[in-house]
Amino acid sequence: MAFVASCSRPEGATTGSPAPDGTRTYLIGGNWKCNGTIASLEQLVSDFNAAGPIPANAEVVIGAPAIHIPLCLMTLRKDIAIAAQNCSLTGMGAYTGEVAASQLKDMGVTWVILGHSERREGFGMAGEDSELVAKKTKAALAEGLKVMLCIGEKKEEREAGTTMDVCASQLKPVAEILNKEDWANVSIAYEPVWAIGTGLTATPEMAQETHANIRQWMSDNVSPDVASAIRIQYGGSMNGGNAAGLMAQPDIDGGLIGGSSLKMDFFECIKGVPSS
Ligand SMILES: O=C(CO)COP(=O)(O)O
Repeated sequence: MAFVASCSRPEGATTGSPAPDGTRTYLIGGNWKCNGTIASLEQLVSDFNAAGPIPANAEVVIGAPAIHIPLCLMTLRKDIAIAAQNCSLTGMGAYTGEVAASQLKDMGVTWVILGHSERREGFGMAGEDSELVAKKTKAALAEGLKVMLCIGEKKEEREAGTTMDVCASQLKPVAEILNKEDWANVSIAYEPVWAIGTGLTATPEMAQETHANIRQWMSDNVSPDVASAIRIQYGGSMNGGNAAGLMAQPDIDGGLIGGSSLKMDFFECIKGVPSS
């Protein structure tokens, strides 16, 4: 039990979820992707632990590589929650190489990133389609995990003017499989693929336009209540220099940050959370 005790985050340690009055809190996710060694991540954790306070209206989550989740659970400051970057569609069983949502939950992980464009693309393997992402979302929620659900268009899709069609086609299978209550534990991460890792960020106005369209789609296709409560994070070359401008937009409720989350710049992004 000593291991579990050292990993656990007390209930309420991360501010989490929409505030009781129905206003949205900010959600700042770091996605470390497949990066880090014990040495580099111990250094990063130590730097994060020494950084300043997290604003009361923000929830911070780090998506660690699966192998480094225990290191993060044990050593990262307890006001930062831990996310996995994927989970299995299945429960435990004969599924070599998979990690089940129930195992993540058992370990003390509270979030999972699903549907990231890199996993949809597949990097040389079969990628994940929107139906699979929807089923994984349902499976993760059923085990009590919260989900950062990634959607977003490619460059050629934006240029063809189909950004919202793409986002809607990625959201539709999820909306078909989730109950209205399930959405309380989902955040949508809008990550235009052309902005990921490229240094090309959507301008605050461009991002706001798509976020507002996503919220409208949720209102029309799920419910107005869910649409107004759900957090929509922006991802794609977010950094300490542009985070505040993005999060100042009315429908941008945080970020999902790749490269900058592997540096102290992550805390500059956190400082960009508007004061409420
Ligand atoms: O993919 C991302 C987060 O999930 C964004 O990555 P970058 O911040 O490196 O562009």
